[in-house]
Amino acid sequence: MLSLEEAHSQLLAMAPRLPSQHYPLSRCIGHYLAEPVVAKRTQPAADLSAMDGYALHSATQPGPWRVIGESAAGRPFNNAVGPGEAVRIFTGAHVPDGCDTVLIQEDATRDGDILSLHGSETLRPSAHIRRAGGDFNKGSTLLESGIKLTPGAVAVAAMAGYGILSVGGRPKVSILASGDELRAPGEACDDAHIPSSNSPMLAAMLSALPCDIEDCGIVEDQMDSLETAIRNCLHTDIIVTTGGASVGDHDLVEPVLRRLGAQIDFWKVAIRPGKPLIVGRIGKTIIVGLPGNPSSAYVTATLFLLPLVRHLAGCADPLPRYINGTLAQATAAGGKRVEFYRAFEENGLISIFSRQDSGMLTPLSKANALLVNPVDAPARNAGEPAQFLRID
Ligand SMILES: Nc1nc2c(c(=O)[nH]1)N[C@H]1C(S)=C(S)[C@@H](COP(=O)(O)OP(=O)(O)OC[C@H]3O[C@@H](n4cnc5c(N)ncnc54)[C@H](O)[C@@H]3O)O[C@H]1N2
Ligand code: MOO
Repeated sequence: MLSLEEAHSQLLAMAPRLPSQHYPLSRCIGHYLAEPVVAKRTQPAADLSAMDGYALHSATQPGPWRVIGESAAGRPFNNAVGPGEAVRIFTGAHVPDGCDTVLIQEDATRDGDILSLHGSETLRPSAHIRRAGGDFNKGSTLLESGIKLTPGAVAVAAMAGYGILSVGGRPKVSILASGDELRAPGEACDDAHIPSSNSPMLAAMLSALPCDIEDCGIVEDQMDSLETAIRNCLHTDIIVTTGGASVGDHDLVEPVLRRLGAQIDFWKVAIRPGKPLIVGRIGKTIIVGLPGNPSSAYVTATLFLLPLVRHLAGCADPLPRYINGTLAQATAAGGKRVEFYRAFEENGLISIFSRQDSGMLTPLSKANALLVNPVDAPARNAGEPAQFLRID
C-alpha cells in the first residue's frame, strides 16, 4: 500500500498548475497570486502626520507659535515653516519642510493665529510622524507568487499601485455521489435510504477555495450509469466521487474507471480512515475517488482533494500543514497506517473524541482538528507533544 508521503508526491506531479488569469482586485480574494507584487510606488510617499494637530520644529518649543497655514490629506502646505511658526495639520497630511514633530491638538491652546503648548509635555522630534517609505519602498517585493490573497494582501497590492493581479486559474470540480441507498439532502428517506451528506460536505469544503463546483447529483450502483455520469463530467478539471471506492460487489468506481480507459495513479493509501482512496485520470481530467464513509470522505478530501485544488489553482504550498500541539489525553500506539483522529484543539491542547467510527458524523460535526498518529508511533501520555491538522 502506498504511504501518505508517496501518495502526496504523486498527487502533485499529476498535473501542472492551470494557466494564470488577470482579475481586478475586487475579484482576487482567496485566489493564489501567480506573479509577485513588486511595489510600483513608495508608501508613504512623503513624511505624513499620524495625528490631528500642529506641525512645527521641536527646537522652537515651548513656543508660542504663529499658525501660518494648513496641511490636509491630499492638500499639502507647500511653503517652508520657519522658527516660531506652525502649520495646522491633519492625519495623513504631508509634514511641511522645516517641521520635525506634530503637537496633537489635545495638548495645544489656540487663540486666533497664536498657538501655545499647555501642560509640561516635551515635544520629541519625529513624534506622530510616519516616515516616507516606512511601510514599503518602490521596487520592493511585497507578496511572493503562490501565496493566498487575503484581504490584507489585496490591500497592500492596491497601495503598491495595482488594480489588476495575475492569479492562478480556478479548477472546475464536479461532485458525484454513488450509491443505491443515497437520496438528495432534504428528501424523505425510508429505512433503506440515507441522505447524501457527503455531497454538501464536499461542496462546503471546496467553497473555501478558488474553484467552480458542479454538483452532479447521485448515481446508482450500476456500471453503465456510473460510466455515463463520469463521462458527463469529463469537461471539468477534477471529478470527485464518493462511495464505491472499496472492494465490495457494488463498489464500482475502480472497474468503471478501468472500463473508461483511465490511468489509475494509485488505489489504497496507508491512512485511517480513508484507505480505499482512488486517484486516476482520463485525459486531462483527474478523478479523485473518495471512500463513502462520511469521516473517511472528509479526511481524504482534506488530505488529497483540497491540496489538489490548491495545487491546480497555483498555491505554492498546497499540502496540509501539521501544527504542533500537546495531548490532553493518552493515545494508543500507531499502526501500519497514519491515523487521523477527529479531535478538538484549544490553546494547543488536543482532546480526541471517544467515538472514531468513520461512519459517524456527530464527532466530525464538533471537531476542529485531526490528530495525527504516525505509522508505528509509540503510545503517548497526556502532556506529550503531538501534531494536528486544523479543520475549522
Ligand atoms: N472487505 C473490505 N471491506 C471494506 C474495506 C476493505 O478494505 N475490505 N474497506 C472499508 C473502508 S476502510 C471503507 S472507508 C469503506 C469504503 O467503502 P466505499 O468507498 O466502497 O463506500 P460505500 O461502500 O459505498 O459506502 C460506505 C458507507 O458510506 C455511506 N455513504 C456512501 N456514500 C455516502 C454519501 N454520499 N453520504 C453519506 N454516506 C455515504 C454508505 O451508505 C456506507 O455506509 O469500505 C469498507 N469496507
Ligand atoms: O478507512 Mo475506512 O475509511 O476505515 O472507514
